[in-house]
Amino acid sequence: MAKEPVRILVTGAAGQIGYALVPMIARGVVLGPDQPVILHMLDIPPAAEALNGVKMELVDAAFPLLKGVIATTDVVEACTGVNIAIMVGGFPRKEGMERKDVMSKNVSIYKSQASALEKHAAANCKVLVVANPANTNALILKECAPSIPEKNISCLTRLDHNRALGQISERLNVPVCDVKNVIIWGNHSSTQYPDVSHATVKTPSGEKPVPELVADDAWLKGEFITTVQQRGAAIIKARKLSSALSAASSACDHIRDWVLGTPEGTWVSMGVYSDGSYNVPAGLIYSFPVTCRNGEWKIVQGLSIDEFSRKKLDLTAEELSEEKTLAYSCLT
Ligand SMILES: NC(=O)c1ccc[n+]([C@@H]2O[C@H](COP(=O)([O-])OP(=O)(O)OC[C@H]3O[C@@H](n4cnc5c(N)ncnc54)[C@H](O)[C@@H]3O)[C@@H](O)[C@H]2O)c1
Ligand SMILES: O=C(O)C[C@H](O)C(=O)O
Repeated sequence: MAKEPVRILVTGAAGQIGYALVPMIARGVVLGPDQPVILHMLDIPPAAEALNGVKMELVDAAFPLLKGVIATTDVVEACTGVNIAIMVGGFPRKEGMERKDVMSKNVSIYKSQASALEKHAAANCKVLVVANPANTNALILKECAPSIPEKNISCLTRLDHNRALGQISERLNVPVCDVKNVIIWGNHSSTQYPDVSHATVKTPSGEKPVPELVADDAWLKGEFITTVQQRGAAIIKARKLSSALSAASSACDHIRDWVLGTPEGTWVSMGVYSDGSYNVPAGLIYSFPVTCRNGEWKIVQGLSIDEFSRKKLDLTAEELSEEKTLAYSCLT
């Protein structure tokens, strides 16, 4: 029997990540080749015409799995009945703006979208925040939608995770699919800590630790980390636009693994509500290694954290605490 369609909301759908993301969803990249979807696309009135153009293209592409498209500037219509919400829309920093000004704009957007989701989304709707500052936008959404369980709210650090896999794959000249269990700790910002202490590579003689194969501690603790931390800025410098295809693809990976589960023996990085694991302050949206089963994530426990890593985990937590204070000051 054919499956019921799943309703997926993409906010900021007329933007560049939206344009890369919606065809991936419509093609079954997120939920599989037998799962019909209905796309809900939200943007703001100045982008309404462009949004309608995206809808026209979705119709023109005749995706067999796509059972409907709603393109709207009305947040209630956009949120009604959605099972998954991918929040890409937000206010970008403009010339002459202070950090606080950008935060204040995004706090007000995420506050109103949180209440629309709380009132109108399907029960158990899963939310992924992509728009920057992603961790703190997700935290505001959580604060302003108290009836959405915290286990259903996350932010995207899978792009950073995939970037780390890509760097190791290039360095060792191995297929990226043979590298696993890197970790992104903390904020989706340049204080994030890409950690390969527990990462492995599949070799003909079994799985081998990444640090042993790379055999260059200075590179792993230096250039590797800064390359991943600064990759977003490097893409902006090269493209004069921020990452879009890799962000969209990683958002698909995030939702797919969350809903369908992570492979046995593999973890991924997700920004989730901290419960105090690894002595990360509770109450931050912080990126942790997680495994997913039956639609729920669980923080991987018991990994050893050496002194070098401890400092990096704390540094990015401090930045998130400062962002949280700033965001809360905009709320009141
Ligand atoms: N977490 C990550 O890994 C990651 C990676 C790349 C980009 N990003 C962030 O994702 C966001 C989107 O990037 P982009 O390149 O698609 O930007 P973009 O400017 O091309 O698109 C953003 C879209 O959001 C819309 N928008 C603005 N306010 C809105 C609102 N209140 N409701 C709905 N839509 C609204 C805009 O009209 C625009 O169409 C940015 O904040 C960017 O910094 C995050
Ligand atoms: O938009 C940015 O500042 C960069 C983006 O978050 C990215 O990681 O590519």
